[in-house]
Amino acid sequence: MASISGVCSPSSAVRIRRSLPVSTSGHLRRLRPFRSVADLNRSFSSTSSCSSSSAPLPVEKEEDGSVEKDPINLWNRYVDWLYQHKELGLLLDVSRIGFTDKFFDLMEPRLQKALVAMQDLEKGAIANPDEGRMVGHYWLRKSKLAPNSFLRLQIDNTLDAICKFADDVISAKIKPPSSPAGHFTQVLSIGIGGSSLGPQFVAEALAPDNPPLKIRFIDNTDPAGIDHQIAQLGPELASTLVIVISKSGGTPETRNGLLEVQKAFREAGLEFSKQGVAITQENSLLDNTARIEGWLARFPMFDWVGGRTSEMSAVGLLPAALQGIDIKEMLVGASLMDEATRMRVIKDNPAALLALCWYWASDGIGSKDMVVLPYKDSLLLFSRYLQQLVMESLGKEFDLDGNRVNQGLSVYGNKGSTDQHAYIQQLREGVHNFFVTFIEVLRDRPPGHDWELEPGVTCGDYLFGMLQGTRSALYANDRESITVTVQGVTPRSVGALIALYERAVGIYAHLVNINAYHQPGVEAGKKAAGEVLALQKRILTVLNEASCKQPVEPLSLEEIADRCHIPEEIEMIYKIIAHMAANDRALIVEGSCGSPRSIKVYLGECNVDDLLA
Ligand SMILES: O=P(O)(O)OC[C@H]1O[C@](O)(CO)[C@@H](O)[C@@H]1O
Repeated sequence: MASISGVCSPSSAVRIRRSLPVSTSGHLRRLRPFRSVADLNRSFSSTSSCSSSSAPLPVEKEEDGSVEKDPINLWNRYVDWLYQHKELGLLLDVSRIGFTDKFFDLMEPRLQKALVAMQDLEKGAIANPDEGRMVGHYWLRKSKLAPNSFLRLQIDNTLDAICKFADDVISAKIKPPSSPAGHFTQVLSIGIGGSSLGPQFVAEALAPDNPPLKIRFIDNTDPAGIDHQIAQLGPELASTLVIVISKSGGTPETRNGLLEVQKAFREAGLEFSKQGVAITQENSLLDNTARIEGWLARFPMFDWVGGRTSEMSAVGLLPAALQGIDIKEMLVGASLMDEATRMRVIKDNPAALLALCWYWASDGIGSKDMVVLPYKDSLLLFSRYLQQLVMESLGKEFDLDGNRVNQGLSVYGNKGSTDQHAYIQQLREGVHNFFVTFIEVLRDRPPGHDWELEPGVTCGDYLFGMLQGTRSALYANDRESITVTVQGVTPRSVGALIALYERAVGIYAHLVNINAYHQPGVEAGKKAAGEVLALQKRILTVLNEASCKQPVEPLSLEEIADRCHIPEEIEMIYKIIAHMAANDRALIVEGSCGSPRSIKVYLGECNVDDLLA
């Protein structure tokens, strides 16, 4: 196999372009845009003098076959680039990402600028210009970094209050009023997005087999899903601590979950306020509701912490503490990683290395997806957690200068080796639109429990073999990968992983010049959903009028649209009617949903009060 010596290795100062522009099928291979070094430097210096260097650097590489293959060169590259955090026991291997020395040299000044910007952010600069907010999740794990004493006090007091409350609940000093158990046995967490994904990931990763309180999640406005959670609790609803988490305090899905759970409490004859806890911003709708109704406790969510970076705030720490997870260790892990990711020497900064790799692998424009494959069941939800952290942060239409850039980096994955029996086939041989991040956990199971299921081989050896085999097999087919290795899945390593990716996202956002801390695109969907519900109310009024007539007047979709004065909304009207009919809230007397023009509909029950109102 041809050895390509363009990748960064001690022996590879000069890039040799592979002379295989013609594929075996005889078609010309597409080469990625290549410019001379002078061109690249010109392009860089023309942008680097601006406060925000936005133009993506052209990434010089060939479509296929550009990665180092010689085993000794690869080993040198591995050793040369291996990052180690001794105290955390964390390794980062970027050797299977094929960035070149030249690329590194071009990126370094940009990375340095990004690190300065991250430093400013940590000092309290307005890093979210649209919303005029500071971005302070780094202060949560080291309050003395916060820019003023008021914030420091807020952070420390909240942490103390979380620890005390969790201790009191676990020791039954705080108990449910009418449970035969005499203490809380379950947590039901209601929240969505950043107000749920972190707690779910951490619960799956770290909760002990027999936690003091078990946790369940309602993270959607799916009535059947909510019913399922409540049904699973059964009589234990009486000993369930309900934590409602919403930074804004007004997210509809979370509000609906709360209303559904409150209804279940009423029906079970239980007093919700004695078992309800709110985590939200001061004076939000949720905060005011909890205060007025006298809920058991309220914990603050800070304006300067974004939802997707809130795992180390009350959002993540309270549920974790209630499950007996050592939250101080999580904070230590994150804080140690924060220190490491402030390093100015790029090779010594794992977050900068990740950002560099992402940029190389996805051409700085998200041209390839990031497949996250932890080889450990307990890390199953890491990719789901990262999906929001990365995609809500980086997936932006405009850059900070207002240019349309449609940036992003897609993330998916579950776990190995399970995924080897699902989609790895395509990764190895199919469309080449991804790079992989393997998460390797060295400790297979707690000491003293291992055994050999065949001579010399344990179950964990298989998992290890599967990871190494997949990494090699993918690389042999020019599929690049990063490997993050931790000793075990512990509160410290999980805290460190979260902090590592938070910082990598921040640095990468600077490299591509976007605001990582807002989410304007989500607002559009929320607004449109509100409009659908408003339309449904109008339809109901029209249908109600017709249904109260004697005799009842069934209406066609066109008639409804006319009476609502919105003929252009006929398709949405049809969908609303079909949904209502499927739920027995509208009766279709003629035609069927499969042939929309034939439908005549009315309401089974007319509400005269509505008409008089
Ligand atoms: O915590 P909140 O305000 O309920 O928001 C939940 C989620 O909704 C979003 O605002 C938009 O999806 C996320 O950024 C956030 O994590």
